[in-house]
Amino acid sequence: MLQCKQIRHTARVVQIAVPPAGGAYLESFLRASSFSAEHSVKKQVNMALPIYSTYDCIVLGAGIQGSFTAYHLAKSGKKPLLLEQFPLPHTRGSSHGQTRIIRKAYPEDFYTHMMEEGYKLWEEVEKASGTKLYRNTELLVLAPDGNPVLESICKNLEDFKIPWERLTQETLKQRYPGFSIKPGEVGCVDSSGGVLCADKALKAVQELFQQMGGVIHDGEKVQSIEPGPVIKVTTTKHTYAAEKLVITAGPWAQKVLSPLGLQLPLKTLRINVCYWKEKFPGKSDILTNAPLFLAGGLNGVEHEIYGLPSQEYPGLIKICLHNGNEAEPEERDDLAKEDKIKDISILSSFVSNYLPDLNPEPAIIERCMYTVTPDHNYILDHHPLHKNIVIGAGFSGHGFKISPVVGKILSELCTGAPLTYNLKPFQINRF
Ligand SMILES: Cc1cc2nc3c(=O)[nH]c(=O)nc-3n(C[C@H](O)[C@H](O)[C@H](O)COP(=O)(O)OP(=O)(O)OC[C@H]3O[C@@H](n4cnc5c(N)ncnc54)[C@H](O)[C@@H]3O)c2cc1C
Ligand SMILES: O=C(O)[C@@H]1CCCCN1
Repeated sequence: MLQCKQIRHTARVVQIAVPPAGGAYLESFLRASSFSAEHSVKKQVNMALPIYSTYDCIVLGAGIQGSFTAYHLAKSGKKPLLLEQFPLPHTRGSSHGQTRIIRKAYPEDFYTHMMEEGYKLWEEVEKASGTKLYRNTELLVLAPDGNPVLESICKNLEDFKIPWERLTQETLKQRYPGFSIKPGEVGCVDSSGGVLCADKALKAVQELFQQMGGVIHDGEKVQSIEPGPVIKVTTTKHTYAAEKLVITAGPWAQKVLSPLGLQLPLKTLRINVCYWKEKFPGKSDILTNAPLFLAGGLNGVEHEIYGLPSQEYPGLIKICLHNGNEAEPEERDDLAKEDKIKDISILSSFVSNYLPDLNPEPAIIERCMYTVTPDHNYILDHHPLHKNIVIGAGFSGHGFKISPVVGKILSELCTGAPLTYNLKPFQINRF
């Protein structure tokens, strides 16, 4: 028979459920927690084992999605526990690095709609943390004239009354002379586009969450989840209990979900993040005039390519393929693995062709992981069998900018609060 005890420790209530048998586990827990009630508790429970610390809700994974979920849960008065397998900060998942694109230019109207609140929430985090996280640079979307994706983006910007501009080939050439635009290629400029300071953002959200009373345990890998009205989560260090669990495990999502009987059509891709240097340093103005851009369907370029103005490495511009080769996160840096998509040579030929003032060999290559769904839309839903488990997954290489809204949605799904958004595009039953 389990007994249930409550010990008041500063402002937090910790519940421990204990079987009558004795053990050393309780003793070390009591020592580590330095409870003032230590002695009497020891006597009452007679050195019992094991102990489950109980939280309102547990969030598994402290990337940007889990961190924003925990932030919104804390804002709504809950006391969540955020669990992370690696010591923070870390570079093994999808949320590390200094920069991410933020934009309202999307071909799907639901993302443009979410970004209206997204910008407000980023501003809220900037103000509360006193950290500048957003740099407004404008975003150039480059495509062949009449490209359906480009046309949907222009329509959304117009419908949502977001200041934007259509650029002809001539205007493009005047405004961005370092960009070798080809005949028939046009552009659209999203005035809201810019760069988010990703690492700083993650740190700021995690700090704000803790200031609101939230708890982060890093360096603790979740090893098993026992579903039920009270979910038991066992990590490499401890066992926790909560009525609700949110799983935001990034590229590890499928590994965490399989033992819970759920197979999702997720692919994990390793992405080469490439930085490019001026061919003759100081001889061109490419470092100052290359825009933040997204390019799709260009002459002889099969893939979408994007670029960010110089920021993290002075003198270097980040230009990457919006695609990569399948790999587990643990084999991300296995250089012996052969790549089917020759991403670096595709990028080299794009750079030679479109940005001739840059050296067509990357100066620095870093790695990051995408977790993609077949339609590239996110998964934001309850577990189909265990309704008190909520899943945020498959952010498909475009989840950072919307993470403040994703966190709000996941926290609404977790607490049962009225939903702010129509979640049909994100439901699991679409697969
Ligand atoms: C190169 C690159 C460029 C990108 N560019 C953009 C961009 O310009 N704009 C944009 O909006 N988005 C962009 N994205 C996408 C965006 O960064 C991701 O969508 C987002 O970071 C996903 O966050 P996440 O929290 O889901 O995943 P992650 O950051 O991977 O977080 C998941 C966390 O769960 C933890 N975890 C997993 N399993 C366990 C376990 N068993 N126990 C405990 N912890 C566990 C992991 O360690 C990890 O910290 C880009 C991504 C990459 C890789
Ligand atoms: O989310 C974004 O805006 C970008 C688009 C290009 C690929 C990387 N992510």
